Amino acid sequence: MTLEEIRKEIDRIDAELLPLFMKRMDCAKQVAAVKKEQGLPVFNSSREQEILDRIGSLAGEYGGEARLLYSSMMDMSRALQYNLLGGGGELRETIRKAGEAPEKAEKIACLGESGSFSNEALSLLYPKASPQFYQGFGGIFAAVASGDADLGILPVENSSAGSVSEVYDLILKYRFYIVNAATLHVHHCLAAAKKVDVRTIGTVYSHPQALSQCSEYITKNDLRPLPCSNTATAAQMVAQRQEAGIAAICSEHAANEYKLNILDRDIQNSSNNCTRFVVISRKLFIPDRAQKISLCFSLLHKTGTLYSVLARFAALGLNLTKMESRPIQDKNFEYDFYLDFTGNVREDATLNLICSLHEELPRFSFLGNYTECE
Ligand SMILES: C=C(O[C@@H]1C=C(C(=O)O)C=C[C@H]1O)C(=O)O
Repeated sequence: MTLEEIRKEIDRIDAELLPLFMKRMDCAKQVAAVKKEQGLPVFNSSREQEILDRIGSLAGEYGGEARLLYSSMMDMSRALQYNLLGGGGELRETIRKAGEAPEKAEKIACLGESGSFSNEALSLLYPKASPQFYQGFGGIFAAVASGDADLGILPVENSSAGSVSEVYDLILKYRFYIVNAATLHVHHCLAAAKKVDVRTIGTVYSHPQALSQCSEYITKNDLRPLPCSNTATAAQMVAQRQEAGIAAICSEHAANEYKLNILDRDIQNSSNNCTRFVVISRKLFIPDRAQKISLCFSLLHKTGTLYSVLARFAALGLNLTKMESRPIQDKNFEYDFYLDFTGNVREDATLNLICSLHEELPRFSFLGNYTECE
């Protein structure tokens, strides 16, 4: 057969497949009506498994491809049913009832001391709020949990040093809502108590993330990096100790705050050094113009499960902007996935997708839908 003849054959086959696909979707609609009447859930995992196993063995050498094709068709069949039935009732209600923003967020938990990068990000998002400082990420989550703070601000990711794993672990543990986010350009400087030559400095103190973001400068100048709970605390300590040979890596703002001398500026590895911060809350708030969705879930150990979840977002044109997998405590090599997508849950199709995932996936949490200040 010539290429043209084979392609004609493919067109004929597609024309035969399409009405069958449409008939299958019509059946899914009828199933939805029965489920509504009988109060049954949309997702029936054992029925889907039975279909996939049967198709997989009938398809012979194309077993894998056929399973994938049928798995996608069943995703679409379920999506259609969720659109007709609603589903995810409780979550739907929580999202529907969410306010736009906290009326007053006076108490905001923040890492470090005055002058920390978290403090800068907080001032950008809530210029009127006064921060409550904590020395560790755990303290910020605990303050939000106990109600000592209304909100908490946390660095989640840096453009050169990568994700702050400890924060992702805490996000997955506490599962508070994410209600706001901002990206801050981070410029580090080397600051000491006296105006000395950089060559006289032997030890630098800073947060491990900042030390990692300035690793090239540290190596080039043969400095000994020592970790501190945050950059502003490092600046404060260097100011208090007034010792020769020590310096802090911190923001210019923190150096000024603690009256340190700036020995060098912009010492980070990358000139485009950005850190992304998120704001956590016990209560869900969704601004009208929200454009980022965060969620987390785990997956059954089966072929194509992550692919199938991601494909459903792609089908709605929602772009994946971040994915993180973290080990689940006490379970060997099982993972929670954390995902950020573009989108707004007040759009019906997006809400239906979130609600369907809520019903289908183990350990699923909708974490929020918020704006991102860049
Ligand atoms: C159509 C049904 O609903 C869902 C979709 C399925 C399918 O498309 O074949 C199978 C099981 C359910 O998860 C059903 O329950 O039969």
